[in-house]
Amino acid sequence: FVPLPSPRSRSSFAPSIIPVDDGGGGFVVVHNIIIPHPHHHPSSSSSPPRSPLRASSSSSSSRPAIDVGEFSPRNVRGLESWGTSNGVQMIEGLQLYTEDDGSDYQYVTTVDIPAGTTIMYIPSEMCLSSSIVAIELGNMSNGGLASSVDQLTRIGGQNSIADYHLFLKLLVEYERGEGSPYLPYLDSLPRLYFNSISMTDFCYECLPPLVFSLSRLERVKYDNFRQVLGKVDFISDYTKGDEAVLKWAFNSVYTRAYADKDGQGTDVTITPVGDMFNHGTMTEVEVYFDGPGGNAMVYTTRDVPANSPLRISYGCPTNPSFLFARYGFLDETSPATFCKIMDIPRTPENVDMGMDFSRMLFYHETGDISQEVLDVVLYAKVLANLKSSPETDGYKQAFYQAHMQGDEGTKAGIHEQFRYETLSAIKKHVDTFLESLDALEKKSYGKSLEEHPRLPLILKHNQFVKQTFLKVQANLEAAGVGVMEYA
Ligand SMILES: C[S@@+](CC[C@H](N)C(=O)[O-])C[C@H]1O[C@@H](n2cnc3c(N)ncnc32)[C@H](O)[C@@H]1O
Repeated sequence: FVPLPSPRSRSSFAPSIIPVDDGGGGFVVVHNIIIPHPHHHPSSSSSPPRSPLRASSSSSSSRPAIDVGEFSPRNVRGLESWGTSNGVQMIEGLQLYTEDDGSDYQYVTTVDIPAGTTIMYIPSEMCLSSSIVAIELGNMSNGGLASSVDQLTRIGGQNSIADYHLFLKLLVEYERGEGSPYLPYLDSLPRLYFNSISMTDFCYECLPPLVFSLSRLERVKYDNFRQVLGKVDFISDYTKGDEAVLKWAFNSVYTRAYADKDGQGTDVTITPVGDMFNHGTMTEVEVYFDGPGGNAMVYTTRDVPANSPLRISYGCPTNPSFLFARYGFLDETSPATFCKIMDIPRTPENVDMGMDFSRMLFYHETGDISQEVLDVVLYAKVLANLKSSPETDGYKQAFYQAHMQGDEGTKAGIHEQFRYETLSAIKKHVDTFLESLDALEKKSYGKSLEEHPRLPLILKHNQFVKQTFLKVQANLEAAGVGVMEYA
C-alpha cells in the first residue's frame, strides 16, 4: 500500500450489504496501487491538453446514446473496467455494493485496511475539474459561454459558476453519445433522485421550514442554470429543452463533485469511479487532490475492518435537512438535528452566542438540548424581551459579556434565574412545531404516490424529526415546564 502525505484537501456510510450481481462479468480489482506522479501539481491554465480517454466504442455518432429519464435503469456494470482501462487503480478488496437492487451503490471493503492507506487513484486525465473544463468549453464557444456565465453572475449565481461549467460538460458529453469517452461513466450515473430538484410543487408544501428553505436554494440554482443555458452556443436546442437531461446533469454535478474546501480555489471536480462513496456520520475515507486539477486519491482515515462500508462526509452530520435537500436521502445515523428555531434574527451577537444550524441542536436518542439552544433562546428571546426596569436592565449585556469572556459562573447564574422562561420558550416552539408537522402529514393523506413518488421519503424525514421533538417535549414536561401554562 502507498501511504500518503498528510492531506490538505478533504472531501466525506454501516448497513447490511448485498453484493452487486456482476452478471458473471465481475468487477476488475487492481492489486497494489502504483501512483505515477504523486506530487504533480498541474495548474489549471498551464495544463497540457489531456490525452483522450479510451471509450468503450470508437464510433463517432453524435446522437445521445443513453436514456437519462428518471425511470431508466443505470448501467454500473461496465464502470470499473472502463475506469481501470483509463488509469484508475484501486486496492484489492474494494467492492461496489447495492442494498436496493441497483438504484444506489457504495464502496465497501472485504479486507482489513490500515489507516493512511491510499485505496484508490484516479488520474487527472480522467477527472473533470471545473477550471480545466472551463478552458475546454471556452475553446468550443464563439462567445455564447461567456455571455451565459455573465448572465449567471448578474442573476446572483456567481458562486455556482464552477458547477455550471461541469453541468455544461456533462451535457456536451451526453450529446456526444457513442462518441464520448465518458459514455460508460455517464451510463453508470443515477437517474432517480429524491432531492429538492426532483420534488413536485406539492412535495414542497409538505416540507418543514428549514428543509423547505434549503430546498428552495437548490431549486433556484437549477432554475438559474436553465435560464442562462439559452445563450450557450455548443449545446443543441433539443437538449436545452429536455428537462430530464438538464435535471440529470445538474443532480450529477451537485451530488457527486468534490469542492475545494480548503479555500485554495473555487474548483469543483468530478472523479469518475471515485465518486461512489456514500455519506456517513462515521467516516472511513477522504479524498485528496495532489494540486488544482491534479490526480485524485482516496485514503483511509482510520483502520477499517473487512466488510465495512467506506464512507466520506458530505457535510455536517447534524444538519440532515441539508443532506436531504441536496442529496435526497435521510441520514438516520445523524446524532442530532437543528432545533428549527427560525424566528431569531441573525445578528453578530446572536451568532457569537452560537446561532448556527449545526450548533443549535436537539439530540435524537435522548431529546437533550444543546447549550447553544439554551444560550441563544435566553439571550435573544427571554432577556431581549424583558420589560425594562431597574432590576432587569443590564441582564442581556451581562450575559453576553460573560459568554464572550468564558465566565461560566455568571452565565450559569443568569440561566438559573431565567430557567423557567427559557425552557418555556423552547417548549412553546416544540409544541407549535409538532402541531405543524402533524398538519403537514395530514396534507399528504390520499395523495397519489405515482404523482408524488418522493412523498414517502418526505414523510419519513418528518417522522424522524418528530421523534426527536417528542423526546425533547417529554423531557421538558418531566421537568415541569409548560404545566403551569396549561393548568
Ligand atoms: C456521490 S454519490 C455516491 C454514490 C451513489 N450512492 C451512487 O450509487 O451513485 C451521492 C449519492 O449517493 C446517495 N447516498 C449517499 N450517502 C447516502 C446515505 N448515507 N444513505 C442513502 N443514500 C446515500 C444519495 O443518493 C446521493 O445523492
